[in-house]
Amino acid sequence: DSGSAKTTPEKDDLEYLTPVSIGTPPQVLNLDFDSGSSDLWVFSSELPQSSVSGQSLYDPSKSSTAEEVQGATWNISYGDQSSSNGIVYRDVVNVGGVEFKSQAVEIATTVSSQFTRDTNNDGLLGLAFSSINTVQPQQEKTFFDNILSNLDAPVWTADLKYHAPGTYDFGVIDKSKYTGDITYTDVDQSDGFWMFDVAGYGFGNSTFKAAPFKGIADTGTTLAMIPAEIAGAYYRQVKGAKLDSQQGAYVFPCDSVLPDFIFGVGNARYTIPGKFINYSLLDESDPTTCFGGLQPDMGIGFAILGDILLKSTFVVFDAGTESTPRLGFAKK
Ligand SMILES: O=C(CCCl)NNC1=[NH+]CCN1
Repeated sequence: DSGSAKTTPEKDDLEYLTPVSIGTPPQVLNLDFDSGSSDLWVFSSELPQSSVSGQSLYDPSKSSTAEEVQGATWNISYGDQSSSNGIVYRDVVNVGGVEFKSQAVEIATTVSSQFTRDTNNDGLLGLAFSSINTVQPQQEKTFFDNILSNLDAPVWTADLKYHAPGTYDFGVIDKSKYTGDITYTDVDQSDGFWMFDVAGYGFGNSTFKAAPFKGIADTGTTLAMIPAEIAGAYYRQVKGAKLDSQQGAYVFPCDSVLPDFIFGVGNARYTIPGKFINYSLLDESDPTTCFGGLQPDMGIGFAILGDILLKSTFVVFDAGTESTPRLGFAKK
């Protein structure tokens, strides 16, 4: 098997939403594919109406193939402090033509306000390692883990774009989506994430610094949260930039010309264009102050390399066969 699904950015590339078919007849929901978590959960008919504001709802009672997983519950919280919880069904799930007949579909009975306010996001599809799936008492597998043995190649790929639709592919590495070679680097899956070593960094008129740091490839996080000293050095190159203590984030004049940010993987070097780092207005009511796409990580011990970084490359999430999992990066 192999398949391909179009993924479409919300405003400011806040997140990328991908249609997923669930149940019989198919109910199509737009989900946030998240390599930083491992639960597939959806807005559902079981939610109180006060928690729903336009999202599509999965209704297991309308699916002839839905089966409740008796006694199973789930409860998740994310790096941005959003959260959700509920109960568990199994049903047919189809992503870009790749189908698994008994995927754990975690239906929400509670969602935090960030999810209620996010009107086009109908739930998340976790693509981190199944070791951090939150279903109890019996942990469930991710969609990728479930389809892995049927895929032509043990991979999924992310081709996210700046302010434009991209694709998530399963089971195939599409050569038309990148240029040059793919540089692979080993993944440490012990925390359940796609964690790897960033070889170093550079920006503006400074030379590349071979100062490695650990990070996770996280399609579910909007920005790139990097070591605080690197973020500080980057924004010292931006006239008028300051650390907004209230936000704990760097802001700058919207007409700033931001330097490109270079990151290293092995011997390869990739460029995040400065344009991507001029992420958005801080506040719709103030057109002069803008918010940075590079921000300091919260000292959690690793960087969170989210969409700001990922969208500048073509990324291969490779489960490996005998070998350990690995990440591949290519220019595009
Ligand atoms: O939770 C994280 C960070 C893990 Cl360290 N990423 N995934 C995600 N999904 C929704 C918001 N963020």
